[in-house]
Amino acid sequence: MKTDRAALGRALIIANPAAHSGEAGAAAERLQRFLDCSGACAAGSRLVYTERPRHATELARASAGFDTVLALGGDGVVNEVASGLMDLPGQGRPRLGVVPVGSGNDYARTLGIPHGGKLDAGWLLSCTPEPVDVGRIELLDDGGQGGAPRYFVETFSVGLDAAIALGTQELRESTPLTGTALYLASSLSVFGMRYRRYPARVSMDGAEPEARDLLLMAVQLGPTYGSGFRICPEADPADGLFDTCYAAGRIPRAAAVPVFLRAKGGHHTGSRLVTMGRARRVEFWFDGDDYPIQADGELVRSSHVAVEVVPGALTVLRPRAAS
Ligand SMILES: Nc1ncnc2c1ncn2[C@@H]1O[C@H](COP(=O)(O)OP(=O)(O)OP(=O)(O)O)[C@@H](O)[C@H]1O
Repeated sequence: MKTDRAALGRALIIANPAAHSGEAGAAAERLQRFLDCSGACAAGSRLVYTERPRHATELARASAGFDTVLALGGDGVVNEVASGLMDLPGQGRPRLGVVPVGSGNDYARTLGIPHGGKLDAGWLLSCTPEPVDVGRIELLDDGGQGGAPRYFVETFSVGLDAAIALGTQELRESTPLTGTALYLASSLSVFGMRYRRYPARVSMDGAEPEARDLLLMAVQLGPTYGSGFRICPEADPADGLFDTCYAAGRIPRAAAVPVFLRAKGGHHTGSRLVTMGRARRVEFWFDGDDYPIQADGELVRSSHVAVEVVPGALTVLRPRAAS
């Protein structure tokens, strides 16, 4: 179904002014002017800025009555907005529109939305609402997890790759790097100084847990993480399944690095060092409670965690050509 020009209805823009090194604030004002001038929102738009981490979740949780919530920023604010929308009843839950002005923009990639750090919202004038799956995160230990993400829309991973994603947060503050360059710089640091294995037990879809000496394991709704690494190139955000990829065992760094680099183009899947899979639920027991774990680029702390697909839980706006 193609939307008409006014089909965003009553729209709430939730913008993270801190995203993309502070450039997202000005982009949000441009977006609102664009929506008002183009008549994309039949019943007008409202712009609110996040004031702190997790604030976007609170704002989205209070968005009942809006037809569309536009998340402007990076994958972090998209995660927070999606989480807030998931707290609303399914009936009448506003649709999610992603306006990428971040560093990684992996969810925009998955949805086929133009991205690259600069605002490009023309696609909102002719977009299609489509149901997509959401990943629910269940923290099964009692570690006081107040601020951890409870949902993800693109990626959940543990091990070296999560250390890389989380390492970008520090590098953003200390360097001008963005996008792929940012993730490669973080990769160099992790492969150079923090190369190690993360012993765990993993159960897929309720099967007997298997001991795995993980280097990394990714559980994906969409194909990419880390600003375009195609870790699960076949992942479809609307098929009701996670795609998974893991590498485990004594793999020398010299063998792991080329495989990791091949993942940029999704060419690692034939390597004997990686195992691809699909599941609706994955449960992890970790040997430590300090493993690097990320959900859409945000830190999760847990030693026992399960992720489960919630099929078709959100309606997202996609550019017409991408669907
Ligand atoms: N007003 C704010 N001030 C500081 N940090 C904020 C604010 N609002 C949100 N945040 C936090 O900023 C972090 C990064 O946000 P976001 O992901 O939107 O941008 P990005 O890091 O530039 O992009 P990407 O995740 O795609 O690399 C998130 O952890 C979010 O909680």
